[in-house]
Amino acid sequence: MTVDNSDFKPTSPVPAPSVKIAIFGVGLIGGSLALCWKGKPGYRIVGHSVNPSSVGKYVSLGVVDEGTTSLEEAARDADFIFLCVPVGRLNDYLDELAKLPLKPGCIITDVGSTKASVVAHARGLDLNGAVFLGGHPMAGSERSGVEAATIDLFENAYYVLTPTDDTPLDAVERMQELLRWTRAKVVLTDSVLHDSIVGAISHLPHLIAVGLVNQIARYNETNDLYRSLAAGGFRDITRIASSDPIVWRDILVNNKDVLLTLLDDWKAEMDRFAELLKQEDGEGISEQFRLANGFRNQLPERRKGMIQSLHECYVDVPDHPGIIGRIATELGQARINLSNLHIVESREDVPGTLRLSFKEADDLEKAVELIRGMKYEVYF
Ligand SMILES: NC(=O)c1ccc[n+]([C@@H]2O[C@H](COP(=O)([O-])OP(=O)(O)OC[C@H]3O[C@@H](n4cnc5c(N)ncnc54)[C@H](O)[C@@H]3O)[C@@H](O)[C@H]2O)c1
Ligand SMILES: O=C(O)C(=O)C[C@]1(C(=O)O)C=C[C@@H](O)C=C1
Repeated sequence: MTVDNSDFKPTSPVPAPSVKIAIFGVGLIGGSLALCWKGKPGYRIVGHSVNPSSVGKYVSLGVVDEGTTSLEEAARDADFIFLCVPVGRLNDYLDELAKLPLKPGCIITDVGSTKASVVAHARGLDLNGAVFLGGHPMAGSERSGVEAATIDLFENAYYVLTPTDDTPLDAVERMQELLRWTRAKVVLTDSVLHDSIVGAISHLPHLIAVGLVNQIARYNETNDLYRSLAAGGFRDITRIASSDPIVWRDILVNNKDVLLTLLDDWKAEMDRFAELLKQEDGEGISEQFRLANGFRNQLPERRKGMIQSLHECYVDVPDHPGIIGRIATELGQARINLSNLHIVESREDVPGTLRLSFKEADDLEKAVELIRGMKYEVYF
């Protein structure tokens, strides 16, 4: 389920809502998010770091409006709190925030590359009227630190949100509204499902890249030609081996169970190749390439206007927590491809309406049947 913000153009002049956004850890991701709101009318961005010199850098680079080393000062009266520190620190930050008098309705979110543990931890905390909503932008780089931050990092990328049954619809809606400035496509999914999918398409590739580089580096100890001759192929598949060691240590350890299974599958995949080679099975090897070409060449490109939603329906949903997540999960489990989701209306006294868009008529038909089976009103 996605909300496509690629065509978002803020209307001008924007009324000054005076929204305070606190960002803990203004590195690649925190800094790139900060740049999306920095200087927009009505937004005040406060960057936090435990390190005074980092705070000075955030401000002098113009990435945030203000900086502080005080967690309390950063969080005070914040409308949104973004935790952009390594995954291994997220729960500690939540514990600290739970001790503070936060603004009622404040949304605390994170950008961690794993979601299940932080979502479960937040669920067990009393956040004093604040709401936690897990998040993960599916964009990044092998670079790190605030110097690597860019305003267009998230443009046309997917931005995952992981609401639970307890998450108020209003919080999801407010977050989606704020994320429009990133021009990312918001997609809602379950945190455990997130970790198993992102483990496969992001964490496993990082492990493979690092393993491959280290294997070749060992060969290179006896002959420096390995390094000299490394061309496009080696560089393309290993760019991400230059990623930050601490950020990735935390991600991989956190998603250990998923990765151990994926590594078993990877080893089996390589064993199948070894067998094809032993048998000199050229046709079998070509077939593997044909299969891979088919999937690889169909990966969606990250450019404007790629997602065209042609088939749409509307679903009336009462405004209570968890409904979007439930519908998303059901559609996902039924393998129905949703290309866009938009919340048309959602107030306490008015039932919410979701607009769901699909690229395929067949997906629309299946979705209507499924959602009607869930006892929601669906119309066109
Ligand atoms: N790098 C990516 O491609 C990418 C993409 C999406 C999400 N993420 C997630 O974003 C988060 C931040 O990653 P990043 O790539 O921006 O890293 P980064 O190194 O660029 O930024 C990390 C920030 O956290 C701070 N920090 C580092 N260690 C800390 C500690 N022990 N305690 C408190 N603060 C600490 C740093 O000072 C920095 O401001 C991570 O949770 C990561 O999983 C990364
Ligand atoms: O482009 C890269 O360098 C990335 O590693 C980005 C990437 C990815 O694996 O695709 C890395 C970690 C994330 O949490 C999300 C995106």
